[in-house]
Amino acid sequence: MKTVLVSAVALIDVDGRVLLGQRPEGKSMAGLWEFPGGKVEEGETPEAALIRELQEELGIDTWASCLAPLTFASHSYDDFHLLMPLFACRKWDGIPQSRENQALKWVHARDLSKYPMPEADIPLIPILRDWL
Ligand SMILES: Nc1nc2c([nH]c(=O)n2[C@@H]2O[C@H](COP(=O)(O)OP(=O)(O)OP(=O)(O)O)[C@@H](O)[C@H]2O)c(=O)[nH]1
Ligand SMILES: [Mg+2]
Repeated sequence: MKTVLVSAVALIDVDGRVLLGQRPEGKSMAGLWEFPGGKVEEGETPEAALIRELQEELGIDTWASCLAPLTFASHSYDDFHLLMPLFACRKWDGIPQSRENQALKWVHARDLSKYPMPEADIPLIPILRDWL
């Protein structure tokens, strides 16, 4: 099975809330809430992939020095194995806006489990909650 490297980030605001995006209709896993991010392209570092994805998906800018490694997901879906580093980030330029039709929500740590997420993300939630 193919291992797919996806880079994701917990953007954390001044109130300690985390930004989730809802996968739009028509995409795989539509309706589920996920961390911003996406597939790491050939020759790209996970940090560079995130900086690119944050610009594409949310229209914000951040820097590799502002991306702190937090944890990772390693999960087998039916058709691929997902390896997904999760970074934490508290500093960026701009205001996150939906650029790819995704609903966005700032969520308090205690409320994270109320949002249905992809299977791979489930073990990340208590880690993130304890860390926040
Ligand atoms: N960005 C992101 N992707 C996640 C998370 N959890 C998770 O299983 N994934 C999966 O990682 C894969 C890559 O994400 P992506 O953002 O590049 O996907 P995409 O929209 O291009 O995907 P698609 O073309 O497969 O629908 C998707 O299959 C997505 O469902 C998460 O928290 N954040
Ligand atoms: Mg994406």
